[in-house]
Amino acid sequence: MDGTPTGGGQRAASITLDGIGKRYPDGTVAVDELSLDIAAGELVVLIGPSGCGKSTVLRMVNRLVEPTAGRILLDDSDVTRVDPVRLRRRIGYVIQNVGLFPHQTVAANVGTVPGLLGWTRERTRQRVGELLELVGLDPARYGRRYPHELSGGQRQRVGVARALAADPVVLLMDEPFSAVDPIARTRLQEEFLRLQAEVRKTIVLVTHDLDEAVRLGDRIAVLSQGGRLEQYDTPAVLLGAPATPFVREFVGADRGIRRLVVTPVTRDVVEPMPGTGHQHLPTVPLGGSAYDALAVMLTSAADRVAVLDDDRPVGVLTRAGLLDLGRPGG
Ligand SMILES: Nc1ncnc2c1ncn2[C@@H]1O[C@H](COP(=O)(O)OP(=O)(O)OP(=O)(O)O)[C@@H](O)[C@H]1O
Repeated sequence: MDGTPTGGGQRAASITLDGIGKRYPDGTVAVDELSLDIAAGELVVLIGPSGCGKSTVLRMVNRLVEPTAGRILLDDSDVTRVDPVRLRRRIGYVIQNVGLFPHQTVAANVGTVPGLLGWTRERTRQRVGELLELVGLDPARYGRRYPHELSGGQRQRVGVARALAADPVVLLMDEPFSAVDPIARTRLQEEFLRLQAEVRKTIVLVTHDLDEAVRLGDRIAVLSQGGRLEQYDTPAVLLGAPATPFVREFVGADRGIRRLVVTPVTRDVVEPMPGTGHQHLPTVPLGGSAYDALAVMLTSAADRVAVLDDDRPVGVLTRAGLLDLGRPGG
């Protein structure tokens, strides 16, 4: 959202976790010592078994939980030296079930932080309209509704709009899509990726869902108990080359299939077009995912598909070629 008149166009900030730890007063060590660099504009997913410290890490960034060790930097500034209330206005926070104010309209919910920041009514109104449109909700239709008059997926979108309202430099998301059904979830994830391409925030997202992590993450951090970092890599590397036995087990035996989701069909993997007989082959686009190509092969019971660049055939992808793409370490 660069330079929008109402948003202010703040750029995204990098996040540095430098040996952070959290020991709760009862002695529980939720996070022992974690270091992680997140580039400005990057979407990083934290994943790991229940209780490994994911939410604690997230909540240390906006100081809902105070770290007991280490430093957290947004760009170069140490978050522990900033007033927590002001800090939280620069950081969007989206949680499961959203936490919208039930007695306020959608527009009032989205305008909460701009209101706190003292924006004029007109600037807030304009901003709320832009944000609702950005998340795919018609402001005229939905702005005056109350949260209980929305579907779960719509509420989640309002939560995202609210988190983006003051143009934060960082967005923290704790299981943001887990309360909606799988079909709505997939659609929300796709929309969210389009939104992120537009706003390019630095996002840290916690999930239990490996497919969600693979679909959304630029990089994925796999944590084990005590916030121990097992691996921090792109989805393709994580699935193709798990760094530890823990990660191997965590990503599961079907990681080959999952890997196809993040493997594009490129010119390297297609074979030359046969002279004849390809006219009736099912087609897939160059650059599309290998997973989609597999789906096309399965639904059309074909052992090969033609690969098209725009409308021009560039070669064929065979079933054997596709299986090679999904092979771990391949
Ligand atoms: N306020 C607290 N006091 C004491 N221990 C806590 C507190 N909050 C969390 N913990 C403990 O810290 C550990 C990490 O919790 P956290 O919520 O960060 O894990 P998580 O990975 O997000 O879990 P889940 O996936 O189940 O949400 C757990 O053992 C939890 O019981």
